[in-house]
Amino acid sequence: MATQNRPKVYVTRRVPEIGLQILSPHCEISQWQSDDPVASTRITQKYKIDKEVLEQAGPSLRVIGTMSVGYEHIDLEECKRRNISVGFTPDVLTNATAELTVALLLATSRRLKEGIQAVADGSWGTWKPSWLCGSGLDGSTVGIVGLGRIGLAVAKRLSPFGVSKFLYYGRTEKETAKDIGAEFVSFDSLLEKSDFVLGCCSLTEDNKELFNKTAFQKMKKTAVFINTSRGGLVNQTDLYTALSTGQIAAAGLDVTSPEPLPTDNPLLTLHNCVILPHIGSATEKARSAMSEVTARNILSFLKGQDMPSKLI
Ligand SMILES: O=C(O)[C@H](O)CO
Repeated sequence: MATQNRPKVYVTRRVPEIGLQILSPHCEISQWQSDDPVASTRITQKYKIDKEVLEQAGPSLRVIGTMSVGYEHIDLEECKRRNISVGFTPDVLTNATAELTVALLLATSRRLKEGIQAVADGSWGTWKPSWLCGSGLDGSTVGIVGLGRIGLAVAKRLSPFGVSKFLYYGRTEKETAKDIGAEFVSFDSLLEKSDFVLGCCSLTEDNKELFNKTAFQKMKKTAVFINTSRGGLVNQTDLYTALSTGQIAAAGLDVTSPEPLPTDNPLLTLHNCVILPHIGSATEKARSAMSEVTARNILSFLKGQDMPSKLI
């Protein structure tokens, strides 16, 4: 295709090379050469594709490919209104995110943060029978809020640890729950019965701060809460109270609100709260696959074909 007729693709970050290799024979690519979002002088400083950004992009913008499974940063209604298609990257990050969820659960329940700290600060003394005892998964009940792709992948990974029961809650019962023998229960019942409560659902208008004071009060005092979905699911002030007053035993978060979490956030002072910087999908394999799917979404659209993973 002659250079002047080639569609223009603007890549808003540095991304794994594969995506660029797929697009470059067909498109004219320009790229923001940074790992950080595009600066305000160009398109936007916010990690958001909202009305203002779409307005600045103008009517020639036909397709957006987000290199993520989450899409709360995109104003889909505004995209629909402007007849802009949007592709995303489900599936390819499921395994990586499930793995990180398991890592966070083990780190939290087996009190690794305190253990690492004790080794570093010299408070590791003689062997003590009750020191740093956590709760293991063997014989436990695991409650999953949102048994979608990631929730199911987490359960499959946890099963060999000897979990005795999986409970789940969500909008609908899932056929796939049979794969892990999971029982569909009410939210309250899940909170009351689970030793581990995992937030694996996507964030919607209806489930904002679902994990709040009322929810934490219903959990067991020994419960461990994990969230690898979105920070907006949790009322962090209530979580701080629950963790600091012994309402629940521990929490592990890969997502917070806001992100990055300010370094003076009280949650960071707690020994029983492990916080990671939203690295659920951060494996080389997952990020390359996400780059590839994003490029294939865009290219398929440009060729008039169905996108492999289309949102709208
Ligand atoms: O939505 C996603 O893809 C992950 O949470 C990374 O942002």
